[in-house]
Parts: sequence; C-alpha cells; structure tokens
Amino acid sequence: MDLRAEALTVRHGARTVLSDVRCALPPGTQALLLGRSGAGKTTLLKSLAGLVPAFRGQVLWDGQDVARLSSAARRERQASFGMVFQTDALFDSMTVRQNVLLPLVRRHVPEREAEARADDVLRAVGLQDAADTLPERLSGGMKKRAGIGRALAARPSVLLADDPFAGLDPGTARQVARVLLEVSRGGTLIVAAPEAPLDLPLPRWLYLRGGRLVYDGPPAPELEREQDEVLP
Ligand SMILES: Nc1ncnc2c1ncn2[C@@H]1O[C@H](COP(=O)(O)OP(=O)(O)OP(=O)(O)O)[C@@H](O)[C@H]1O
Repeated sequence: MDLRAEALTVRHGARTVLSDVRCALPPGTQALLLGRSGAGKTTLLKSLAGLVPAFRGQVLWDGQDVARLSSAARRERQASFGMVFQTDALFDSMTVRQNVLLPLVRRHVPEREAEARADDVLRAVGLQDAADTLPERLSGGMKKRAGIGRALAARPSVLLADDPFAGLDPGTARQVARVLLEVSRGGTLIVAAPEAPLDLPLPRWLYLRGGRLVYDGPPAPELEREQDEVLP
C-alpha cells in the first residue's frame, strides 16, 4: 500500500503531538523512524495505520484520505497492516500457535489454510518448537517474535513495529532484527526506535523531534550526536 502523510498535525487534547509532518512511503519502503521518547513516533505509526485521527492535514492510503473512508472501509483496509506495538500482549491462556492463529480466525480464513499459514509464520520467527507453549514460559525475545508472528500471519503489505527492541539484550535484539528483515522482504517496513539499532541498517531514516519531521533521507548518524549535544 502507498502511504503518505500530508501536512499532518495530530493533537491530543490541547497538546500538539505531530506538527505538519509530510512524508511519502511508497510500497516497499524500509525505514527507521527515530526520535527521543515523546517525539511522536508511536503517534505517527498509529496515524499512518488510521488509528489516530488527523487534526489538520491528512493520511493517504493509495491516494485516498483515510478520514473520508467509512469506518467499515477503513477496517477492511487496515487488514493490510501488521502492527507490533510496545504494549501488545499475547493472550496468556492461549498457546503461541493459538495467538498467531487468532487474527486468521477473526478474518474467517479456512481452518486448514490458517494452520498452514501459522506454521509458516512460526518457522519464519523461529518459534516452531515453542508453538504449543504458553506465553508465560517464553523469554522476552521469544514473546517479541511471537508478537511479530501474530502481526505477520495475516500477510500484511505494511509492517509497523514500535520499538521492537525495547528491553531485549543485544543478541536477542539481533534475532528480532533478522526476523523483521526476512519477513518484510518486498513489503513496507517501518520500525520506530529511540536510536538506530546497529543490526537493522535500513536505508532511510525519518527523524522526529518534538513532533516535527526534521530529517528524511539516508542514514545520518550525526543526527543522533546533535541530539545528544543539545541535551543539558
Ligand atoms: N492518548 C494520548 N493522550 C494524551 N497525550 C498523549 C497520548 N498519546 C501520546 N501522548 C503524548 O504525545 C507525545 C508523543 O507520544 P508518542 O508515544 O507518540 O511518542 P514516542 O516518540 O513514541 O515516545 P516513546 O518512545 O516514549 O514511546 C508524548 O508527549 C505523549 O505524552
């Protein structure tokens, strides 16, 4: 799906969280969305997925203003998105496989096809041996990978991942990065993180500062240094 933000401003109450953000994210975009905590990364991901309304400006999906879609049409098109959010939780009473199957059951995918897809996805995220395990028995990294698996089961053309490395040790973060790269091949992948993860060298950086998109281009490590320098 072709995603575009045009002069997008988002407010939470009286507070402006995104200001005049403009970016074009054609199919196959692979980008890091960077910025300090509170810069607006989660809000931008949610806006792109049509989950947060624009105060001004617009989000376009294949050229269509998301705000003008009926809620049924919006929900239907949201099936093209896979989202891995910070607060995503697996259902504790369900096995890893059942968690991954859930979005497919909700979409009425026939049982045999759903099972086959769940197997593919579990293999892709390296959890085939943990398929029948309950989430409480998984490590943090395995939970992250299960969450990515669940987001992928519905075969999204756009994968949005919000800080998928938070709380992971470097080795596990590397595994999660590898999974994201492998499974998103050909589709759009946008990964939000407070700093550029070494193991996920995506070719485009979007840099948010205080709700403004201050940079959109190839990796520019000096941006991260500048940010540190202006801190007290
Ligand atoms: N539902 C909400 N109501 C009010 N304020 C909100 C809401 N969601 C986010 N905010 C505020 O908007 C600002 C941007 O939040 P957002 O979560 O988008 O930033 P972020 O860059 O993703 O931060 P982090 O890396 O800490 O997740 C923050 O100041 C936050 O407190």
